[in-house]
Amino acid sequence: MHKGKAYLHCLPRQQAERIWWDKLTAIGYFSGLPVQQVSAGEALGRVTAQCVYARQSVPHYNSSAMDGIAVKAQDTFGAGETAPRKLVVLKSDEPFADAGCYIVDTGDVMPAGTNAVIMVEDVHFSEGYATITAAAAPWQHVRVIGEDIVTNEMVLLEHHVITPADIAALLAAGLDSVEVVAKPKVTVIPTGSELVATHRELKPGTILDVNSHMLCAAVTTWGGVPNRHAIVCDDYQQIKEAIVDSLQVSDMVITNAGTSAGTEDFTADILVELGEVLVHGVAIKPGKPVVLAICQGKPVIGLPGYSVSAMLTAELFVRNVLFARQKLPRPQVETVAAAVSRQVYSHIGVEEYVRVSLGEVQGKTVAAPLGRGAGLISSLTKAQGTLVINETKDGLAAGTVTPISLFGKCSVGNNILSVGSHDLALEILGVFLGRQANLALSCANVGSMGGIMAIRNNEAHIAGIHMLDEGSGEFNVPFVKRYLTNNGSWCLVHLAMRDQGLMVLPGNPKGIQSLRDLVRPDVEYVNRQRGAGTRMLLDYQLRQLELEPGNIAGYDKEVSTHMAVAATIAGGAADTGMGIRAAATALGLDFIPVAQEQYDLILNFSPEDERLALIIGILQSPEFRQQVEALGGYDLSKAGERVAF
Ligand SMILES: Nc1nc2c(c(=O)[nH]1)N[C@H]1C(S)=C(S)[C@@H](COP(=O)(O)OP(=O)(O)OC[C@H]3O[C@@H](n4cnc5c(N)ncnc54)[C@H](O)[C@@H]3O)O[C@H]1N2
Ligand code: MOO
Repeated sequence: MHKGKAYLHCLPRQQAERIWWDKLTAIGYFSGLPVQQVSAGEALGRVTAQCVYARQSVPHYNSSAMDGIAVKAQDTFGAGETAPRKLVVLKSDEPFADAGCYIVDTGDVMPAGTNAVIMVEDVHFSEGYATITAAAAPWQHVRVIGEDIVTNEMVLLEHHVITPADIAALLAAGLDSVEVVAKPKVTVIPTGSELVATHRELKPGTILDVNSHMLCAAVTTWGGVPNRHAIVCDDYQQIKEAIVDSLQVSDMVITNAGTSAGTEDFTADILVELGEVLVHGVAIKPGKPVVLAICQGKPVIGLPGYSVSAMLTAELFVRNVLFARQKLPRPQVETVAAAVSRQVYSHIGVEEYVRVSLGEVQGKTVAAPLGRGAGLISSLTKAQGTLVINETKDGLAAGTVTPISLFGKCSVGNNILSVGSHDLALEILGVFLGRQANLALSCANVGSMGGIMAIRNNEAHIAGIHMLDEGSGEFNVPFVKRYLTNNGSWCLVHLAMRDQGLMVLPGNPKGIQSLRDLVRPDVEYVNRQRGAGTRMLLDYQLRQLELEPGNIAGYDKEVSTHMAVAATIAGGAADTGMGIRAAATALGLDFIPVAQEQYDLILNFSPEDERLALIIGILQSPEFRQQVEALGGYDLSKAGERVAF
């Protein structure tokens, strides 16, 4: 079958782009563009279809450029400090006579017979005379016809992006409307029998169609006019009809999902039937199964179903096509060089796009990689940029300095990077930082130990940690002493005592009472990743109770946040897992307390850094304490106290 064959041969991204671009150019997609007349006042950002010429001169009459008197310059010749000249002040309706003058304001028509203006400050008026003490040069302080723009002069070049000042020039030059390149009409067709349009229809197995909204918004951002088609189920004939209908009314058609190898993935086959498939499969991750085709002389793009894949492939294969179709210049993507905060693996032969959070830590720009799943919309919303691992590499070692393409304007200096154990209190801290100092907090959740390592390598500003030292029974301090040298650039500050316990479904259907129930054969556990404080606490408690981790079903099933544990239980994929009460409360789960633990923050700022005092001030403020304690299971009575250094 066509699809299988083409799909096995993923093209390198550059080659796919070249094929795509060359074909679109060859079919004339970027020339002889449709045009449209728009009123000048509404032409901002539009692109002129052709050169625009003035219908009238600006100004269209000779006018006074100053408040003063209009004179005939020749009458003033010879005037000076020692030879003042008296001119008769004429009424506006009187005809000009030699040695006369008229009082004029800025913008007034120059009265017949006059050819210069003397500013009022240089004139002495008395008894119907204006006395001057300097000669006026012909045409001084007069705006002559066409001084700015002359009839038939070119006002704007073709394919020029219209600015606010251009609108003034158009109107002044007598052009009430202007011919611009039409915005491309783009139909976005969401496909998939599992898709629903509203939350009401959500149930296990149905997915809310978010991508068509996202893609339409992207089309708008890129200057196109989107048209969102209704959801089409996975039916060859129905998808084909939707594409054929959309081609009638659009300059470009985007289908979403159904691009890969599943039994109901029809996009590529339909496009082979309707036109020419140029590319099916590009060696990029995410976004591999993208389909690029030409049908009826128009581009049809099959974007993969996962949101991140869809967005990335739209940026690669839709955005610049839309810009070129409007003669809009490609926006420059800004880049910064940053050190990756941890090792990132990738596959040789595949170009990988990794979303990152950025921050400036102790003078170094750091990129913290976010989750890489193709379905993780939050990795797009939380990221400030993307790093690309090219196809010749199998990854980037921690600390490698690499270019990061920024999403729009991003002030890296305003970002605070928190890398460590996740806690909902950190999100609240982020809100306070935003309100009080316009700072943004980005959290990468890698567990307590990962946080300590990030501080050690100067790759984070904040690390939340909660690690119990088995020997001393003390939290956190032994670990920072063991792994960090105290060079005065960081300190350990207390955030909260918090309840850790077992989360279970409402009503506790499995009757779980304590950690002893975890070794029951009918109980499935979900664990936190190695190095997470919660996992250490569990292991400590298990040893106290002489319980074997190997006897716990699901001990090896790992997720990386409290909320992910809660979500796993709420979704029925596990019966219980350890985490904080706030996560259980957030998802309506029951909570069986097991222990209280100390959650502290390592703050990696030099002592004079204002952000250090700001954060400690927030932690100590009653507003912050109240808001966190309201989550349930927190005691913040000592928040903001220094624990060590
Ligand atoms: N056996 C293989 N399976 C998959 C492969 C492969 O090579 N072999 N490729 C994977 C890759 S990579 C991607 S990317 C996806 C792309 O899949 P499709 O384009 O066929 O899309 P679906 O499978 O229909 O959907 C994927 C996923 O996205 C959700 N989705 C779809 N549309 C929307 C929407 N409008 N809004 C929100 N979410 C949407 C859909 O429900 C699925 O969960 O295939 C892999 N599989
Ligand atoms: O290439 Mo797919 O887009 O990673 O999931």
